[in-house]
Amino acid sequence: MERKIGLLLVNLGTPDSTEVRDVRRYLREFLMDPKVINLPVVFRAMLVYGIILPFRPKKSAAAYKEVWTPEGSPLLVHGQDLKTKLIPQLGDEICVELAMRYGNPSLEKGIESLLSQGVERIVVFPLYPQYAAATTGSTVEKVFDILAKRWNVPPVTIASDYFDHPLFIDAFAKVAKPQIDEFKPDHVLLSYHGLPESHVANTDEGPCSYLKGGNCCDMITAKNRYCYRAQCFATSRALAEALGLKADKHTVAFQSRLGRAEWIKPYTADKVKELADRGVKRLAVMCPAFVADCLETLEEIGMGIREDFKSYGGEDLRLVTSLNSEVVWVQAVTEICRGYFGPQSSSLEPQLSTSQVH
Ligand SMILES: C=CC1=C(C)c2cc3[nH]c(cc4nc(cc5[nH]c(cc1n2)c(C)c5CCC(=O)O)C(CCC(=O)O)=C4C)c(C)c3C=C
Ligand SMILES: [Fe+2]
Ligand SMILES: [Fe+2]
Repeated sequence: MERKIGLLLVNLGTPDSTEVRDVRRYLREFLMDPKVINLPVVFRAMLVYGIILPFRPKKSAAAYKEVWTPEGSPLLVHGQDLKTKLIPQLGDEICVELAMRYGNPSLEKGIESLLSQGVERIVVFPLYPQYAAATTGSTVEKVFDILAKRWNVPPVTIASDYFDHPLFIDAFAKVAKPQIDEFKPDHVLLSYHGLPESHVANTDEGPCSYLKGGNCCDMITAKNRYCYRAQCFATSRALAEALGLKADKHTVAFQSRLGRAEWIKPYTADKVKELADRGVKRLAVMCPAFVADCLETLEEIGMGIREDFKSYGGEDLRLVTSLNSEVVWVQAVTEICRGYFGPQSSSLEPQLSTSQVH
């Protein structure tokens, strides 16, 4: 009997088009998730429906138009390319699907497609290297919700947070190095998607001590296992080592703030100004929370922050493009996932007698 495993690649999601109504629908689903805006439902609804949705979709739709490709949203296109390139690498026994936590292609369809191909278990590969409740946590919750409703619930494995996995670090460094060498920056900024401080205050293990001036995020321990900020610093240390970036030649910061609440610091916008004021003329920006270029890298950093840096006296800012569907990343995903597949049919078959196979 052929024993197939399903590999489900999951990214955050993106609108179906740059039409304001499609952007609104996407933002509504995304921002009404209690793992994204962690307020009681009434307050969340007041914030989302009363303050964000009347204005944000128009602004975001204009930003999406700046980066949209003839094939669609960059986040989706890179995900589809990654899936296409993984299929021959993984072979016939692994069925691969791409799904989005919010919007399309939906998680429901991705899971349905894998099960209809006869997979006996599913490995979920979240396309977010660092753990956050708003990303990996929410994805896992939704996958379990969908599967739990079925009569036959297949085994599921989560290939969770690979923030310091040597294959992820090596792939990012290999993609970034030629771009950095060519640009010859004075300084490299590692800019991660931000998170409201309330999220790092809210982990089961207790609040991140950085909020009270502590050193939680300086190393990974059992106690801060799920601290997103600590994982971002760990990724940065590993990348700095792999790229040979000296301590005074790189900086870590957090971008993509939304609303008036405090988000984890330092903020990318502040650091870019500080670096320009310090005399940095050529700034390379890597975004290692994103394995695919998207609105937040191409528009926010490559356009908005680039213009800001120049207006502060900087000469040029280069967005270091992400892993997308680069060969080294396809190989890294293949190898990381193989660790979760376990023995496959070829090695399992001989252990089963005919009567056991049904
Ligand atoms: C409270 C709001 C948000 C939290 C928390 C948040 C966490 C978070 N997001 C990503 C990755 C991506 N976010 C993207 C877009 C995006 N993010 C937010 C808000 C929060 N994100 C919004 C409102 C948007 C939409 C665009 C906009 O209006 O600014 C994307 C890009 C999607 C695309 O289509 O290109 C990604 C990817 C991470 C990793 C993260 C937590 C660590
Ligand atoms: Fe986001
Ligand atoms: Fe922390």
